[in-house]
Formats: sequence, C-alpha cells, structure tokens
Amino acid sequence: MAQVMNVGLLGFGTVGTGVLEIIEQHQDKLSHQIGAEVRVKKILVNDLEKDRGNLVKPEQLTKNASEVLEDDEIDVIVEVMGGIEEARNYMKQALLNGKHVITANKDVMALYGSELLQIANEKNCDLFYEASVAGGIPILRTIVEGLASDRITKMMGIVNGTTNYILTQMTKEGRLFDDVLKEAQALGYAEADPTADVEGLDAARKIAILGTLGFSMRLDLDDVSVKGITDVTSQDLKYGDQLGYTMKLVGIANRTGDKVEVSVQPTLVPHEHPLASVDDEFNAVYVYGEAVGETMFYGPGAGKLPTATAVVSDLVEVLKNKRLGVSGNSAVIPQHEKKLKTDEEIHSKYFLRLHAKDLPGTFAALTALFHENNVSLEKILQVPLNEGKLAEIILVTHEVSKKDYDILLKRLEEEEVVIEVKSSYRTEGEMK
Ligand SMILES: NC(=O)C1=CN([C@@H]2O[C@H](COP(=O)(O)OP(=O)(O)OC[C@H]3O[C@@H](n4cnc5c(N)ncnc54)[C@H](OP(=O)(O)O)[C@@H]3O)[C@@H](O)[C@H]2O)C=CC1
Ligand SMILES: N[C@@H](CC=O)C(=O)O
Ligand code: NA
Repeated sequence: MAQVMNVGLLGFGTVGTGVLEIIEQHQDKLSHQIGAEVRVKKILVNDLEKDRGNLVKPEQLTKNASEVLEDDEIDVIVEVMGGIEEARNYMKQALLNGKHVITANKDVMALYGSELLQIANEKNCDLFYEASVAGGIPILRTIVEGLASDRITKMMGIVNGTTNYILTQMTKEGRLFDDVLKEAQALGYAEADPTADVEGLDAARKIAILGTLGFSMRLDLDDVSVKGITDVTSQDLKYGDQLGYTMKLVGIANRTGDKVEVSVQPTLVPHEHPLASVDDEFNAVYVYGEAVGETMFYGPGAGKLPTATAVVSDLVEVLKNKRLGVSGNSAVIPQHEKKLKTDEEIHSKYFLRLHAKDLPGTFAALTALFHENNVSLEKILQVPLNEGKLAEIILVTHEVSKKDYDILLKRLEEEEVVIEVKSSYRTEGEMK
C-alpha cells in the first residue's frame, strides 16, 4: 500500500482552498516526487457553518486547533489563516510538536521569523515561507539558492498585488481608488484588512524578508521606512506619465559597502524600466548582483492558485528533505551585522509638484532655493491654473541626498511664492 503523508491546514480561505485544489489536481506529480500520497487530513476554520460546497468532508473541518496541531498522524502544518499572534503561536506549537511548517504569512515572518526559524532548526523541522513574498514567484528560493554565489547589491520589488492592481487601473483606465480596491478585495488579492496593503505595510514586511535573505543581514520591520499609496492622485499619475514615468509602489533594498537602506514608497519608474510594465496583480522583483548583473523575476503576486503553488512547492521540498533525512536546516544565520544608511547616505531623484503664485520672480525665487539646498533640476513643467492666477510646477531633480531634499521640502513650505507643495515622490530605476 502507498505511503501517506498527512497535512494539516490552518485556514481554508483564498489560499487554503487553492492548496487543497492543487494537492488534489496534481496528486500524480506530487506523489511521484515525494514517493507518497499527500492527503489533507484536518483543516482549522473559524466558521463551521460556512458553505464550502463539496470541497471538503465535514469531518475534515474543525474549530479546535489542537485537533490539527496535536494529531500524531499529521507531519506538516500549512498555516494560511493570516493574522499575527494566533498564527505565530500555532506555528510555534506545531514546531515544538516536531511538525514541519509552511506559511504564507509575511506578517508573522517579518516580525517573528528568526524566532520560529530557530525553533525549527532546534527541532529538526523545516519552516518554509515562499508564498509570503510575491505570491507565486519563487523569489526566496531564487535569492537563497539560485544567487547563492553572488553579492546582491540592489533589490527593487513590486511586491503587493493589491496596490499594483489599484495603480494600474487608475493609470490605464482612469478608475477611482475606492472602486478598484473593492474589486481587488473581491478578487481575493487584498488582506483581510486592506489597510496593510494600501498603507504599504504588507510590502514593507516583504521587503524586510527580501533584504534579510538577500543581504544576509537581519532586517526588521522597524528598519523599513514606509509610505503607502493613499495620497497618490490622478494628477500625479498624469504628470508622471508626461515626464516619462509610471507610478508603482516599490520596495527598495539597496546596499553600498556594508550599509543598507530598506524602504517602501510610491515611486516613479521610467517607462523603459522593466518594472514599469508590471501591471495589475502581477509582481516583479528586480535583483542586481555584482556578478550576474541585472535580473528580474516576474509573476502573479496574489490570488488563490498562484499563491497556493508556492505553498505546495514548499510542501514538496519539506517532504523531499524528510525522505533524505536533511530536515531542519531552513534558517540561514545572517552573516552581516545590521548597518543602516543615514539620510545623508541615501541618494535618489525626486518628482515634486507644487502650486506657486504666478508672479514675476517666482521662478527665480524657487531656483535660488533649490541652489542653496544643493538640489539641481533635471526636468521642469509649468501649467497655468485658475486663469493664470497660480502656476502648477512639476519638476524632477537630479540625484540628491535624502537629508538635503527633506530640508528643501521644509523650506519650500515656508517660501512666500509657494502656495502648497502638493506631492513629492522618489524616482528610481534610471536606465544607464
Ligand atoms: N490572498 C492572497 O493572494 C495571498 C495571501 N497570502 C497570505 O495567506 C494568508 C491567508 O490569506 P487568505 O487565504 O487570502 O485569507 P482568507 O481570509 O481568505 O482565509 C483565511 C482562512 O483562515 C480561517 N481563519 C482565520 N482566522 C482564523 C482563526 N483565528 N481561527 C481559525 N480559522 C481562522 C478562515 O476561516 P473561515 O473560512 O471559517 O472564515 C479562512 O478559512 C494570509 O497570511 C495572507 O497574507 C499570501 C500571499 C497571497
Ligand atoms: N494582499 C497581498 C497578498 C499577497 O501577499 C497582495 O496584495 O499582494
Ligand atoms: Na513567492
């Protein structure tokens, strides 16, 4: 009789149902690779009354986590329920019970990844989390294994499907933020509370994970400077486009010498940069390695089956390791001590949109201010507004330190000819 590998699922929503579907539909390939039949034995859910069609038998479902975590026949726990404390505790309990764990939960991995990975190693268990960053793109394995021989110096990622969907639909179809967000929720891309998506926190968690693995340096969520897309307006998208840029929520992790910067912000990317054409729920991670040069990994970053593919591929890895007797080595001990760049060491170009009085001398006052603050200009656009009473000025700076730029912004707000600084975005990815 064929050997059976029992899996316990924590959660049976968008990703959980996808995991079951892939296990069932690809059973033939899975059992060939693993040498055993894979069976989902128990599933933890919130609501036993929910209509789940005929996907599962009622006896597979439970509201009692111990029925999954304490079942001796279950070898692997797949955590796809989301949330932080409860999910973290269940994963911890599973590992302490000697079970391998797979998770799609970047919230937990960004905050408590090192704690859980350490327990996993101590208990000779695997803990894999490929689905937690960029959904279906196998990016974590690529960084840790595929680029193991290289020194990565820069990663730029569109790592949140919901915000990329919103920005794409606003830019290309002129749709409204709130309408597109609702659609992204209905399509299963958004988090249970989409604030984490639109405020950039979800992307920040992912860039912290990417930075930690890519630079072999333990980076925490607090190290990431974060800004989401809630203030992005259609005017910014339009003027950005006129000046040759596409707006994307970009996670940036870059390293100069032994110092790093990790941040997430709406960023204007040149139209010709490969990240500019990553649309809708698709994600992409641009990785620059000193030896390999430029690489980019592209694919669906959210949604049921793409995310579940990453989860089930982790499952194959767990079961292969188990068969080979090499489980429990998934924690990579960071090689480098954390050193973050100061604002003086972070350099970028910026897009700036402001309203100013349309008077003689306005431009002279503005250019003098830029000059005093060591900021030179690359592109300028001026549009008359209110029948010529005020001027909308849109400009792109040359590269400047974050420190000088922030001082300039403050001084612009105090400058008499300036009515209001409307928006300011980093621009990144100039093609050399
Ligand atoms: N959706 C996506 O595209 C992606 C999601 N992820 C991550 O995957 C995880 C799951 O996401 P997703 O499938 O979209 O979430 P859903 O909200 O669709 O599903 C959550 C599931 O977990 C169950 N659940 C939630 N809380 C509890 C609890 N406290 N006790 C018991 N059961 C609980 C729910 O039960 P019930 O069915 O009874 O309500 C539901 O089945 C999250 O960490 C998310 O960040 C990662 C990559 C992409
Ligand atoms: N809410 C997330 C889901 C995947 O991580 C996203 O939109 O990318
Ligand atoms: Na992934």
